[in-house]
Amino acid sequence: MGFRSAVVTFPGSNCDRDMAVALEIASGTPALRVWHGDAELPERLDFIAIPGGFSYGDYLRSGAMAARSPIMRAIVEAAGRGVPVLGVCNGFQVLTESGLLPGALMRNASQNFICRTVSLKVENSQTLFTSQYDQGEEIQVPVAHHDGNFFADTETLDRLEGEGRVAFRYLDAVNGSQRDIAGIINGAGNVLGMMPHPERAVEPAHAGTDGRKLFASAVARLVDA
Ligand SMILES: NC(=O)CC[C@H](N)C(=O)O
Repeated sequence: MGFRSAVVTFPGSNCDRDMAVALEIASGTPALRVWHGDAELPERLDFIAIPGGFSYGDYLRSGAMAARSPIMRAIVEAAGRGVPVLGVCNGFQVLTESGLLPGALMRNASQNFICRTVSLKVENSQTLFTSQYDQGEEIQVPVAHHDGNFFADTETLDRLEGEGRVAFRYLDAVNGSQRDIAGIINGAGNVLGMMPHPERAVEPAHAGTDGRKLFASAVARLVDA
């Protein structure tokens, strides 16, 4: 049967194909493609990916309009049933805007678009998205965003830290994110949002392949289940 994953495309997505390629490399099965206007997801999905890009031109706020598209109703419902959902960059913004993850992604502290490879620390290797990494492992993954500055109130930040929900942290200052948070998971552990792009670090032609283990973790979980 294989690993049934789906990648969503919104008007303005630009990392959807890269995401589909990364999922196929990790699983050996082509990812299904889903359009923002679809009201329903394919059946029996093992994984849903919300890719990066500039959905709806980043108008209003990055991710705000995508969060209200028909497919997001189905994704919120699937997430509630425990289906793993990954949101990268604009996908992370969509996840906070849709309420699946807490906090907000504000304009970078520098006010500039940042496009470079950054060093991350794997803060929690016990999640379904990070199990193939070592705890505390340092990885190199590219970022490309203007709204990556993670904000949440102190109580929320303390809760995220206390519950092991900070999955990745920047090792150097990147965009002004509070506590250098680069990626977080939801309370149930099946939704991950992160600003860096693991799908841009999966092939030798990329700057590195440190993103591979993220997709491999999700696939391994299914095989082990
Ligand atoms: N690469 C991306 O997904 C960019 C996300 C969003 N458009 C931003 O610039 O913050």
